[in-house]
Amino acid sequence: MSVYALETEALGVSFGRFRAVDGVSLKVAKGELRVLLGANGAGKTTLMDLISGRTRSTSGRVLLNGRDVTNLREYRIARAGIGRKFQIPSIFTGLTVRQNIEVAQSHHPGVFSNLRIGRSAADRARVEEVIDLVGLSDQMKTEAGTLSHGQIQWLELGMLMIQSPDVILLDEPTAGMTQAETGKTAAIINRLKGNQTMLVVEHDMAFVRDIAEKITVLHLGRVLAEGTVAEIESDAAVRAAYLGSQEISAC
Ligand SMILES: Nc1ncnc2c1ncn2[C@@H]1O[C@H](COP(=O)(O)OP(=O)(O)OP(=O)(O)O)[C@@H](O)[C@H]1O
Repeated sequence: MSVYALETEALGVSFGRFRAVDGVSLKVAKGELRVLLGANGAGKTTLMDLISGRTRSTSGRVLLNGRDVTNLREYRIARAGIGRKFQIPSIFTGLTVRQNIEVAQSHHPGVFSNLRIGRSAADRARVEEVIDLVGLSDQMKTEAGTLSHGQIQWLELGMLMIQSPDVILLDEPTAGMTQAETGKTAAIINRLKGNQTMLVVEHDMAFVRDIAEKITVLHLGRVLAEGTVAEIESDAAVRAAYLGSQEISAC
């Protein structure tokens, strides 16, 4: 089996004549947290779309634990083990935090049958473990519709985690969060590091510094640089690409 949870090989897509992602090769090790950085329009979201099957690639391959999942249907890629969290929440507002996690855990179709079926002690323990991981133990019985923006994002992360995906894709996990919520999100991600492979798109450099091990910088659809936070921040090509932008220099 591959030592890499996620690999892209010369992955690309063209929209008409425009090459939004142009031959991107990434190797993300099992348990690694990889941050994707890049200016607006660099191709970060499109790359996530290609990996998760939302957009069909026109060249290259995507490998999950060495298995080719290129251009499978989105639900099949999710089922294979690539979980994605979007910015728009998809929680059940009338259910409690715990019930939301239980619904996500169950493989049985239908919300209400999910709540009625018996759960093993191991399943219940895993629900509590995940709720603890995302920092919502005190809100276990809280109706999800009354949670704050940050808490909703953590609940959604928990709903992904309970399905034990091999790889989690997070698109700007701190968008719209307060500073305190951003700090807590960094703590959650740091707790997952090492056990959970993650690919995270993020603009907030202070947050990136808090969580990043290795960063891949995209520019005009290509990999411009790869390295640690310190390496990336001192990279002349990255600085040149960001010139005039606040993203790296200001943080
Ligand atoms: N379906 C599409 N059709 C045509 N062009 C597209 C399509 N999707 C994305 N693009 C273009 O591809 C380029 C990359 O967009 P993408 O959203 O991936 O960038 P990004 O790095 O995620 O930027 P941001 O940080 O602003 O989200 C942009 O120029 C965008 O307009």
